[in-house]
Amino acid sequence: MNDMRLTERKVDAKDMKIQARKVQVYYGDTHAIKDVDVDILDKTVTAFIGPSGCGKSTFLRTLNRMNDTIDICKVKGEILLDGEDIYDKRVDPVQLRAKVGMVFQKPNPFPKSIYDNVAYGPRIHGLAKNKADLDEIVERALRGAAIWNEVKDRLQAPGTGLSGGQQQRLCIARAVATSPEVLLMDEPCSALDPIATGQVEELIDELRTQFSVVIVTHSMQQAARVSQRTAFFHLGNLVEYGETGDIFTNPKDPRTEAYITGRIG
Ligand SMILES: Nc1ncnc2c1ncn2[C@@H]1O[C@H](COP(=O)(O)OP(=O)(O)OP(=O)(O)O)[C@@H](O)[C@H]1O
Repeated sequence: MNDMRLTERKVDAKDMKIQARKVQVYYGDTHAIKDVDVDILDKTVTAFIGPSGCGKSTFLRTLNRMNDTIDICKVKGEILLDGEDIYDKRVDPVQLRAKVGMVFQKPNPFPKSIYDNVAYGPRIHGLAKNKADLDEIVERALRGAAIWNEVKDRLQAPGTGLSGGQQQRLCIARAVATSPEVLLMDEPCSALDPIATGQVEELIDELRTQFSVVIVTHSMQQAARVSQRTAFFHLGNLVEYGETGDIFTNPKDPRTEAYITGRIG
């Protein structure tokens, strides 16, 4: 399983894409994620909500082994992507992150041209046969991230020269360019104004027709607008997980109810 891209892709809607079992995360002595089990569906937007410090970002980062980059962080339990354990020693984290892409809170384009920002992943993963092929991948990714029309005449201009909302869509294009199967988004709109936020939210809805999207958000309105499934975390525990409509209108756990009604958090 060295090259995870060789794995046949499953695309049936409502397929289980990621299964997490008894996941624990520690930062030194801090037990940040406690025994979390969750099934993430394909072609679905799943929102992680909960008060600050409850472990949303930590758990999100376990899904593409981004926590590997933090020395004191230890992950236990099992996370299966299409049934394969992503923490298996034979899995190459770089290949994994092409399959399970990530977009961060603050847009972080590379100090390169718009074109090179998007071409970077396909180049390092050898996804293009030649220049024409790479041009096509770049265009498709920029179109997929709903930013092509704004940048098509200045592909060689620096990505850092775009507006915040454009930079975030460029970062989404960069993630989409390697044809991910899951896209992780850690508060992707928190640095954006309401118009740019609306554009990214619309985009999320389009992206889920192709793959699974998992989004951490502080905004319950955003979770309600963009997601079909919601997971509520509290003090490192996954308290409640289900259809977004049910979580917001008929929460079963008093902690979920307290959070959504603004009494905690
Ligand atoms: N790199 C780190 N080193 C040590 N402890 C960390 C690290 N990152 C997170 N933590 C701790 O892990 C716990 C969960 O943090 P995390 O950032 O995952 O929560 P969160 O729900 O995403 O919070 P927020 O909504 O404020 O971003 C917190 O107690 C936090 O202090």
